[in-house]
Amino acid sequence: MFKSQICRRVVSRMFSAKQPSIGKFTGRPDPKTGNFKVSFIEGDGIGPEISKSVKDIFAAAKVPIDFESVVVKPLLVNGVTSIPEEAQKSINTNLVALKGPLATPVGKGHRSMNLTLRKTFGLFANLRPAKSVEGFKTIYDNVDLVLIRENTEGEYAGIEHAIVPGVVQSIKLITREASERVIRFAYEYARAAERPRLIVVHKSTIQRLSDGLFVDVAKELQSEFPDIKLETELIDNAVLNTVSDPSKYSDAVSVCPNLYGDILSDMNSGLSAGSLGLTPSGNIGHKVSIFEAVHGSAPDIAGQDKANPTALLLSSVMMLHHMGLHEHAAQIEKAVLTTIAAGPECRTGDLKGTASTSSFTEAVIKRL
Ligand SMILES: NC(=O)C1=CN([C@@H]2O[C@H](COP(=O)(O)OP(=O)(O)OC[C@H]3O[C@@H](n4cnc5c(N)ncnc54)[C@H](O)[C@@H]3O)[C@@H](O)[C@H]2O)C=CC1
Ligand SMILES: O=C(O)CCC(=O)C(=O)O
Repeated sequence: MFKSQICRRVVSRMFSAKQPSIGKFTGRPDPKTGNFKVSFIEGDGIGPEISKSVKDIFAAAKVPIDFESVVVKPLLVNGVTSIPEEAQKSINTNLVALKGPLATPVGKGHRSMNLTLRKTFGLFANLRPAKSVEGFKTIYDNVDLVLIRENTEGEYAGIEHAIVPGVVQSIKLITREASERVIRFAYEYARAAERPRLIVVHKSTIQRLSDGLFVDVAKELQSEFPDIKLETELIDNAVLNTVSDPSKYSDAVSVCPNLYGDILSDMNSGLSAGSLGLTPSGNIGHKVSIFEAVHGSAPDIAGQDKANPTALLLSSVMMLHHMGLHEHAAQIEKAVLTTIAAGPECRTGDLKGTASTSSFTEAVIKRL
C-alpha cells in the first residue's frame, strides 16, 4: 500500500516533451527495419556495466532503436588528438549518440576524448538538469535546477604553454560566435521548458573582457526573447545562493562559460541527489547531439557491479525526447524513478542502498 502510494507520487516527470527549436533531431528511422540507429560509445571504467543496463532496459521496453557500437580510442593525427574515422562516420550518419564516460590521463598523453568529441561535432551547448528524485531524501526537497554550459571553448580550449620553466600561461578563449549560439540555445530552452528567467553566471568584475563579452551577448539577444527575463549573477554569488536555497532557481535556466558550468553542475548534482550517479546531460549541436552522464569513469568501483546506471539511463531518456520518442522516454523514466523510490534494497550504494548494477536493472525492467 505504502509502496504503491510512493510509486504514484514519483511519476511526476523530470523531463518535458517540449524541445527547443535549436539543435532539433533530423534523423529518420531505417526504412527496412522501422528502427532508428543510434551510435553507442560504451566508454571506460564503469562504462560497459552501465551501458549494458541501458541496452537491457531498451530491449525489454522494445524501444525502436538499434544501437551501433562505436569505439572512441584516442588517435593522434599530426600530433592532434582525433576521433577514429569509423566513429565519426557512424555519428555523422546517425546524428545522435549515447555515450559512457571516457577517462582522461592526468597532465600527459592524449587530450580529453570527451572534449575532442564536443569539438569535432560542434556540440556547443551542454544541457545539465539536476532534479530531486522523489522517495530518496537529501538535504533539500524539490531541487529543480537547469544549467547550460558553453561546451567548446573557455579554459577548455586547451591553449596552454610554458613561457619559461616555472611560468605557465593558460588562455581562456571566449568568442562572440560560440557565446551567441549557446546563449540563444539557452533562451530557446527556457522558453520550451516554460521557465521565465535566464540567468547568465559570470565573473566579469575580474574577467572583464572575456566574461564581459559573454554577458554583453546575452543582453544583445534579449530583444529576440521578450517573454524571458534576463538576469546576471556573479559565479561566487550563484554558488552561495544555490547551496543556501536551490528553490530560488526552480523557475530559471542558468547559462555560463565552460569551466564555471563544469563545477556548478557537479554541485547541482550533489544538491539534488547527493550523488553523481543520477545526473544526466545532453551535448547539443546544430547537426549532431550526444547524450552522456555528468559523471566520469569511476575507476574506484569499475568492474564490481556497483555503479548506478541511472545517470546514463536518464541521459537516454533525454535522448528519446530529443528524437521524438516521448512515450518510450516516459515509460523508462517512470520505471527508473519508481525503482529508486521503492526502498534501499532497490538502490545502489551511492544512494545508500544495497542493490548491484544488475539487480537495479532487473528491478527497473520489472516496472516497465
Ligand atoms: N564526460 C566524461 O566522460 C567524464 C570523464 N571524466 C573522467 O573520468 C575519470 C574519473 O574521474 P573522477 O574525477 O574520479 O570522477 P568520477 O565522476 O568518475 O567519480 C567521482 C566519484 O563519484 C562516484 N561515481 C561516479 N559515477 C558513479 C555512478 N554512476 N555510480 C556510483 N558512483 C559513481 C565515483 O565512484 C567517485 O567516487 C577521469 O579520467 C576523468 O577525466 C570525468 C568527468 C566526466
Ligand atoms: O574529459 C574529461 O576528462 C572531463 C570532462 C568533464 O569534466 C565533463 O564532462 O564535465
